[in-house]
Amino acid sequence: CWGYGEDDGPSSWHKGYPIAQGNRQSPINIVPSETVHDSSLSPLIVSYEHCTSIGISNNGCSVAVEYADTEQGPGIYRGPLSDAYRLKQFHFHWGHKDWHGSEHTVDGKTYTSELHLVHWNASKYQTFREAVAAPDGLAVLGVFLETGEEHQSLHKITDALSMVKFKGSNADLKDFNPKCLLPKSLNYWTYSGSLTTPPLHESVTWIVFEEPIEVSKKQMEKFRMLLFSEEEEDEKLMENNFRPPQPLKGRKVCASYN
Ligand SMILES: NS(=O)(=O)c1ccc(NC(=O)NCCO)cc1
Ligand SMILES: [Zn+2]
Repeated sequence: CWGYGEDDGPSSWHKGYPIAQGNRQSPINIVPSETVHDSSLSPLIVSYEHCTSIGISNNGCSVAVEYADTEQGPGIYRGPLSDAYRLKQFHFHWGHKDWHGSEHTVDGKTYTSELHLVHWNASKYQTFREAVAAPDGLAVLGVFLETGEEHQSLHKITDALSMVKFKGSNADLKDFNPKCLLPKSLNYWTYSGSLTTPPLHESVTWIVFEEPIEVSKKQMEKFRMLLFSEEEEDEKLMENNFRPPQPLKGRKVCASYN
């Protein structure tokens, strides 16, 4: 199947998923000076109060924290969104070293890692599976991580990583409220894009925050001990699980006011 290696990596995904060469692929390089300041863009509302995190799992391409799918679940609305979107999971992308690892770039700058909070349009669709392929089906919040001070809440995630070292492993992670992983400023860029891994559906309204959060080098090292491989397989370190920026193909990127 697909991966991030020499033979199965992003440059060969188009063979199994022709949409890889589509007109609204993600990630992209964001050029702030070329963004459109859309004054009609209202602040994004993030309401993560009722947060029933179910657990943390290694799905073989990243580490993800899953949320229960309930009516009053955590979600986001307003901003560029016309409907309410419900949080399904969040996961990360990172590199072999601190100088790279993010998927989106800003004026060509790469960050150490990128957190994706994946939401689906529960106002319009019955299930995530239905929404994942619909043009207005998903909304993903992107948060850049850069190395600096230790993040006071990320330890709840990094402390659990040793329990999900292998592909297919999962562990309990109760009541983790991801609001603590958002930057102080909710200034964002937004554009129409896609999943950044196969099946690469063009179903995502991307909302990428300008301000990165700080995590320590030690916290990043814990991500790099995860494995792409299963328990009995040859060990393959989980790192460089990011897709490089894709052609903008005439899309405009809007900037919010906050
Ligand atoms: N990296 S990303 O664009 O945020 C992303 C989010 C969800 C998926 N896929 C997903 O959640 N699939 C679950 C079953 O279809 C793939 C990539
Ligand atoms: Zn992602």
